[in-house]
Amino acid sequence: MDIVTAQEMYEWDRAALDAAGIEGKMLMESAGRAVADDMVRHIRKQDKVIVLIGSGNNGGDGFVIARTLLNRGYDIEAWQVVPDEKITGDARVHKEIFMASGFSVRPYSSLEKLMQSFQRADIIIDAMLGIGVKGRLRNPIAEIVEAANGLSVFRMAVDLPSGLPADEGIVDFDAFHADYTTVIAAPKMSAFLQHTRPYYGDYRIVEIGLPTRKLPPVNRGLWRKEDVRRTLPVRGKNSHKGSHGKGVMVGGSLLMPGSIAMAGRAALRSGVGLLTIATVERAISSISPYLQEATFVDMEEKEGALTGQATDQLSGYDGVAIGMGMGRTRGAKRLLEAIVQGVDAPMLIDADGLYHLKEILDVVKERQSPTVLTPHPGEFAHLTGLSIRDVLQSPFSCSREFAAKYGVYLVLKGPSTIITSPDGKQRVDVSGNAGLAKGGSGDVLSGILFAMMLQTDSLMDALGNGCVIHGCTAESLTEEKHSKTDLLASDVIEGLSRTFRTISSASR
Ligand SMILES: NC(=O)C1=CN([C@@H]2O[C@H](COP(=O)(O)OP(=O)(O)OC[C@H]3O[C@@H](n4cnc5c(N)ncnc54)[C@H](O)[C@@H]3O)[C@@H](O)[C@H]2O)[C@@H](O)CC1
Ligand SMILES: [K+]
Repeated sequence: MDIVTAQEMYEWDRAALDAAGIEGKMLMESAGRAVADDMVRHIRKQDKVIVLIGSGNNGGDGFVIARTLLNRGYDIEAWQVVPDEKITGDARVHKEIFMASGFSVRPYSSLEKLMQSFQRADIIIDAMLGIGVKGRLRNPIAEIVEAANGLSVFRMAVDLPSGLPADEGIVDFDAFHADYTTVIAAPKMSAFLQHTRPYYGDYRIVEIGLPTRKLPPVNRGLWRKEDVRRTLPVRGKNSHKGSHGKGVMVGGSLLMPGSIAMAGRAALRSGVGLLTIATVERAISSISPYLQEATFVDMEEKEGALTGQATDQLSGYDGVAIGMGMGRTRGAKRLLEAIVQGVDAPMLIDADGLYHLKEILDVVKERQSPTVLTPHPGEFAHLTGLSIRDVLQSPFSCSREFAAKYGVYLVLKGPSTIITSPDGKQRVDVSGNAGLAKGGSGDVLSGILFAMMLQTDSLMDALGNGCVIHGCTAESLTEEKHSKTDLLASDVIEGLSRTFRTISSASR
């Protein structure tokens, strides 16, 4: 499922006409009907529904929606919130069809008049502005939105809430606060940003008849459970432990043995063939009871933390994961640099590894094997020198720029996790819930991602799958036996069994 910017959506619109001859008014009819079909799931026959109609094509959709619902006997009041001369093009065609069908529209004259209708309404449908919004809302839409947001009605938006930008990077806006949005054709970027996501409420995407084979490709898409089912490698009958990757994890310290233990256990539960933990000797006895299936390499230490530059013990592996619990000492940084430079294998770098990485990004750039970085926004801000605010406002472009500059795969974690390849492809995972907002979750995710990396040739599939498996496990645990409050990262590790069982049984 592609995720689009406003411009990409307009390009699709154009392709529908140019490549397939689908005229705008046809597309509007099918969009409006698809939205109405979706919205009726929330509307009862006795509900009083107000449809607010604006000047552009979003308003045009509004005429189709209002007509469709009126034809089906729903109690609909259509309000046109802009002067008649502003209704042009395809929207004008649909206004005429609406009127010729025997329905009438109320012209907006003052907020007081509209408020009288609002007071009696159960549901407000916002078809005032869509992806064509520019700048802050102007009156009368600004005052209508403000009034509607203050009512205790059910608010539904067509395509996206009026006033909300479709793209990233815009923070200066007011917008309709929807409880539910029916998104047309493809989710817009703003459905995945921290500052704009809440305005959508729940949302669903409806298909409107765009010619999918003729649309210009978009390099950005949602990665969901069905994608995992499609791409998760099947364990062959004749496979042996070597077929599933031989990985080494470097990290842990005397006082921080937990993170690498959790990452290691998550990797084992995610099917890695052979796992070695490279850590300080004195931490091994506390980690090993938790990881009976792993082997251990004791590394040079200084005051309980990893140090040195030895990389010879780390050769011969199919992949390296580094950083979990390794600490922020100078010795750890030296070791990281030596490994990043000297070990030629796919590498995942997380946690303290990311902290140290800032000063050696040029070394990362020179690596021949793929490098995967898994920062949360704070770590990413540290790595890039941007503010967390900038990262959150424009995560898609910040990620893309960074991944291209340093030739890395980037997993920018959050409620919407954005995975970016060095060549700019992006996948978004929205699985998971607030139960994961705890220490240890990142370690578990790293372990899963590492195991996935070792079991497929497609790194983007591996990273998408790892994120979705992690998030879906948390979701099913909080549906069944945990709350978001008590869920621990270690519960997620044990919950992986069920996720793998259900995902693989559904794929056969
Ligand atoms: N494939 C597509 O692109 C399709 C688009 N459709 C609909 O068309 C919408 C896009 O249509 P448009 O490009 O006409 O754009 P909009 O319908 O979003 O609105 C453009 C209008 O809003 C006014 N406006 C812009 N910024 C404003 C502000 N800050 N305050 C007040 N008024 C403002 C402009 O004067 C213009 O008349 C989509 O969101 C969707 O609902 C559908 O009809 C079907 C297919
Ligand atoms: K809208």
